[in-house]
Amino acid sequence: MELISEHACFGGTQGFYRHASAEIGLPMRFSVFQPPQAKSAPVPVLFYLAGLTSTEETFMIKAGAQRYAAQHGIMLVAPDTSPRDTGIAGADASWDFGHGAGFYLDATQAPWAAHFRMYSYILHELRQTIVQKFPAQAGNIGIFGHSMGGHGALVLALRNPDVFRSVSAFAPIAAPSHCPWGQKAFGNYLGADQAAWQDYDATQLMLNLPQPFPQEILIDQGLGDKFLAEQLLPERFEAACAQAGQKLTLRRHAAYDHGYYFISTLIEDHLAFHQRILGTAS
Ligand SMILES: N[C@@H](CCC(=O)N[C@@H](CSC=O)C(=O)NCC(=O)O)C(=O)O
Repeated sequence: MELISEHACFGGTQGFYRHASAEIGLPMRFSVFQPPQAKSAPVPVLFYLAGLTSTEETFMIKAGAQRYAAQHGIMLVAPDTSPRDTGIAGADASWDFGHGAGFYLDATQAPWAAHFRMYSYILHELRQTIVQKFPAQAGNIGIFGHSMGGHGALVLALRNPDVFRSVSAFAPIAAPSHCPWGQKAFGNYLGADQAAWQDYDATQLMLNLPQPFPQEILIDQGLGDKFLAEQLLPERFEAACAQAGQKLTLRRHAAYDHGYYFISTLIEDHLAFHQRILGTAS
């Protein structure tokens, strides 16, 4: 693991890293905020998955999360949003697919399947790296994210409730099988057979869960978000939660758009939400 840069921040340390990923088959970058409490004992960990066009830097620079993570003693981890420099033809052709748009799944279709394995990368390799190389509480991990990453957080948590104890999202792409971004990504990464999409669609997963996620789920959505009606579809996830008996708090906020001004307005709430769960013994 190579340290790219390190910065003192709210009494802790903001770091940016690169490592050779066996899962992805290429170098991957990620960022970690270590709160001051991590200097004396292992701390809970909160993964953040960013949205389309973002990198491992976006959240750490724009969300203002470190102030609250330092107060609560929570480590923040943000991976990049896809493999980079894959050499795959078309991977840079559009901003909503390919590089910067890995959708946190394991692709099954050529040519994407060789490198686009963000689901396994985060669940296994990056999590192990964090637990082994940082003062992290291995059994006390939460996850949240924004848009494509809010959806990725929901999928990772719903499929792995034994790994992720808490989950929340800002403006997630809540039902990707039913929106253009999701259909483009799933069709190319997973193939035309929509049966293969079910395990990566949070709304469908919710309907198929043997039992609800053990904790309440928090989602915040701006009503001035230009992507809301066509791409995000939170009402579908809300209906699925109601049908499945899943406790969900979905808050709709007048005027807020899809960007980081919205996220930075509500980031304090999300850190407090995760602290309430991660602050109790598992
Ligand atoms: N280029 C696009 C806008 C792309 C965009 O809004 N990306 C969002 C995530 S969208 C869903 O995953 C984002 O978080 N961008 C990073 C940022 O710093 O804001 C367009 O032309 O509309």
